[in-house]
Amino acid sequence: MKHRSNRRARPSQDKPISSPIRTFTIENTTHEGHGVARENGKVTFVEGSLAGEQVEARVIKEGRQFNQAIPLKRLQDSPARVQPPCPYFEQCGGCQLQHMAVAAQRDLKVDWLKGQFRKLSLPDEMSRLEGHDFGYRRRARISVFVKNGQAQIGFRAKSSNTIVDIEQCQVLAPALQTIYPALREQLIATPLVAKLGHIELLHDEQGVCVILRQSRDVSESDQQPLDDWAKAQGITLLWQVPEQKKVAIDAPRHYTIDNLALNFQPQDFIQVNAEINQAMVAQAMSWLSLSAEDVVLDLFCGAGNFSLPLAKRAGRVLAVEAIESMVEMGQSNAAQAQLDNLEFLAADLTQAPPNRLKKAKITKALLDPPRAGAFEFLPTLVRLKPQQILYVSCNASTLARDAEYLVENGFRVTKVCMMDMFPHTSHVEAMMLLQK
Ligand SMILES: C[S@@+](CC[C@H](N)C(=O)[O-])C[C@H]1O[C@@H](n2cnc3c(N)ncnc32)[C@H](O)[C@@H]1O
Ligand code: SF4
Repeated sequence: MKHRSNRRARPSQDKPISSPIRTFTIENTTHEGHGVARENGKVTFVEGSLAGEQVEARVIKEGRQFNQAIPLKRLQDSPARVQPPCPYFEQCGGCQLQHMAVAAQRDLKVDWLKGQFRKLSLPDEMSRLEGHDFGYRRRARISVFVKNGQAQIGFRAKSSNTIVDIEQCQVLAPALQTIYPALREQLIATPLVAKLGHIELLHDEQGVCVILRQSRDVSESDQQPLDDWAKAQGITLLWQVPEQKKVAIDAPRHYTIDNLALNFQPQDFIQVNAEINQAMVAQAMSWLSLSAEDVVLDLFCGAGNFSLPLAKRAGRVLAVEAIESMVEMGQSNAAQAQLDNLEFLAADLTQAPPNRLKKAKITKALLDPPRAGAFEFLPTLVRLKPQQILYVSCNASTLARDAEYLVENGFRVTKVCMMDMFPHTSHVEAMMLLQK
């Protein structure tokens, strides 16, 4: 899974040591699900421990600023502790928080976001978007590794680059949970598994699509049995050859958003959690309270996930995206929805903006940048003088930085929402509304 950050806080200048067992009282939980204990002002991170717990642990690394310890015995459990539902949780790097009740995970995410936004003046309430905590992933990337003829198919391990062999994954969408074990069995039974780098799984309104990423060429005759199997299962199987950057299919995939069909190529960005995506787009539309008077800029627009719903409500929408093929897909999505007030523009928003963008007359803006945020574009955005900016973020630290800049330039934060797009993981998404 792509978005994972390091799971464990790592002291700088780590010094591996062997220390005696000590008792720690855990004061806080990091958003990655580790305990924070303090002794004489120095922090020790205790792996997998939760606030309120008492644990016997051994310090395994000492750093100048903090230590790292592994728990050996829990003397007292946190009320938030639960038995992790997935049997792979201890090893698999895909999830970090399954040892916490999901309600406690969400409280932790809200508190963590508040910490990230501590330099901003926030409204009293931080709202939340929450959905099903399992079966939510409509897309996943699964690694394949073959050693001494033994195939390992699964996700990267928590503390190393090795692959944890996984027979089932409960965060996958139900249709993917059905197909994955059967696919895995087929792959393990064939020598071509040694020529695969990874598998991509996708579930949308056309059903299941599987992309097999080849690390070496596979002959068509070797592909045939798997093609036949996929056909019998009613799934789309695509082969991505080693030199191919992305597969492209004639009839694109699609999902529905705001009662509109959104087409996309199978490896283009789509929001992973379909349920939260629906709620997120609906909330964005409601927060922006659009009318026919509005001219909206939709930055980092992809194939139009927000742009089409915006164009249904606003007078005009200008949607901007770096990847040309996604811009073309956005245009064709707008044409299919008969939205002639929606224009797509190809531009790299980290570079000097084109005149069309610099001179746009807008009333509102929506941004949904990648993890790096949108800092380079902010001076232009401020000059365009939108009354409202709605920022959707997958990285709270770049959102905090960008919002601080906007606040310094005349905006104030009026709404904030924690969106639990990836339950059981440390990943937190946020939506923020800024008002001129
Ligand atoms: C988080 S996705 C959001 C896409 C879309 N808003 C959605 O909800 O599906 C970020 C989008 O920004 C695009 N992008 C990344 N870097 C960019 C840049 N420098 N300039 C413009 N677009 C960029 C990506 O291709 C991707 O489509
Ligand atoms: S639910 Fe899936 S991603 Fe999460 S720990 Fe289990 S196997 Fe890994």
